[in-house]
Amino acid sequence: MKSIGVGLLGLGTVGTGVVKIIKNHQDKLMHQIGCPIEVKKILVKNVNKEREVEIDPSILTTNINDVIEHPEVDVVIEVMGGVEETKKHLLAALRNKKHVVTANKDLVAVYGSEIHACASENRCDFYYEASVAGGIPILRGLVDGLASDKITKLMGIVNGTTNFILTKMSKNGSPYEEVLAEAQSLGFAEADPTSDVEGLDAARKMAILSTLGFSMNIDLKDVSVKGISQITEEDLNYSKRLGYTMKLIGIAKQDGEKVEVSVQPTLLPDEHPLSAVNDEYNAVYVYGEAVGETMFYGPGAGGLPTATAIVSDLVVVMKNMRLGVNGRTIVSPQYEKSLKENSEIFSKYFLRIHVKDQVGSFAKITTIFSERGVSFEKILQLPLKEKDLAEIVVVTHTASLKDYEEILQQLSDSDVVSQVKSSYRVEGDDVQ
Ligand SMILES: NC(=O)C1=CN([C@@H]2O[C@H](COP(=O)(O)OP(=O)(O)OC[C@H]3O[C@@H](n4cnc5c(N)ncnc54)[C@H](OP(=O)(O)O)[C@@H]3O)[C@@H](O)[C@H]2O)C=CC1
Ligand SMILES: N[C@@H](CC=O)C(=O)O
Repeated sequence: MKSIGVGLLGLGTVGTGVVKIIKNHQDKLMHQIGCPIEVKKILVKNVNKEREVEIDPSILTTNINDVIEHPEVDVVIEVMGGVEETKKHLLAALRNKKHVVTANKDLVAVYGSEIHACASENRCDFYYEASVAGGIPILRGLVDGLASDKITKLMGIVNGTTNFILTKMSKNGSPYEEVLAEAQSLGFAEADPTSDVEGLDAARKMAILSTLGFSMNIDLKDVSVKGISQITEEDLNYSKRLGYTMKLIGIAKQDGEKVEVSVQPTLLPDEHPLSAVNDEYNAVYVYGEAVGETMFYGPGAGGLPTATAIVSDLVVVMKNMRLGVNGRTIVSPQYEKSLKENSEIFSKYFLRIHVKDQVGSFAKITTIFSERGVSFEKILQLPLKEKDLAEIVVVTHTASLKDYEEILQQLSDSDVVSQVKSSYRVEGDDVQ
């Protein structure tokens, strides 16, 4: 029986998982597709490196053409990372009539439509389920499962590394640097973890999710991004004291024709289901006009969970091959993109403000908010060790981003404010 040939680009955390799943689930896979799967060639940087899976050393190569021009490779699985060079390799593979499966959100968020077009021209498949939320089948859930609905909001935790860090910092009081190193050693973090901690990885995933969810081309530059590297122990303690859990949350909302997409540290009420999503787990709420609220939950990073999504894409490619229907994977954006202005984006906010401990300070602060019609939902006033300063911690009622940014500016300019120590979005006590 002829086997299906796979060429792998990369044999790190995820590539190793792919090899393991193909080997360990061969029976189930055979049953699904009717023939065996064989890994024919694997591109790596260093062929002499010790590997976590048993592999015939002769299939390792450092020459990309050994994989993408291999006559017995039907499907190229890209799990090496990188953008420009990797894009060239994948376009070359597609032109050689190899189907492509990837976990590379950096690439898909920027060049997804170009690669789709090339795949379609060459009647090849291009799938990337693993690029968003690791082992959770969220893209297929959106594109197929909710195909009949109009998606109005996507909200969730889409980065495993930062969720792991925030969980360990707030539950165990572990220092940021230590838990980041742990996330790296567990294989959750990107090669350069700056993309995780500064929110870029999550932004790429939100660009992919909202492009598919709203059927419009959402570019990475349309996503407003703030990461977790500035979050302090005090921020986490105050959040807890006020009944909130801090998470890095991606939100994409569509109101009428207009959309907003952002990733930022966000305070959620402790009882909100996303507050209970811990460690490297991810969860995404999808709101549809007809279906209402759905939630997708599971491991968002790690070798085997991510490899599950990849090998499931591989199964779809092979089923398409059997039916002779490859190359239909273009999800062409249907609608023109129209982004909201800051005056159309609404949220509640948490702020820690250090003020001069003198008569009239508090009144001046409240005036800055009230002049823009923004009132407080919660407030704490505490003395600080520095005798002449006090700390005010507030959670506002809903305000527009425009008003909020003006308030921040006015607070910074105020003669009674020593420093705005931190400021975060608050979400989740309303639906939609
Ligand atoms: N780790 C995770 O949890 C997840 C990762 N992803 C994505 O999957 C991809 C892979 O991630 P991960 O497995 O963690 O990465 P690793 O760093 O663990 O592995 C990368 C692999 O690619 C090989 N490689 C890298 N650059 C080159 C190059 N220029 N030429 C040849 N080989 C190269 C490396 O070779 P060598 O072994 O010789 O060094 C290594 O085998 C990335 O796009 C990542 O964003 C997506 C979801 C989850
Ligand atoms: N670095 C990413 C890996 C999966 O996409 C994450 O932590 O989520």
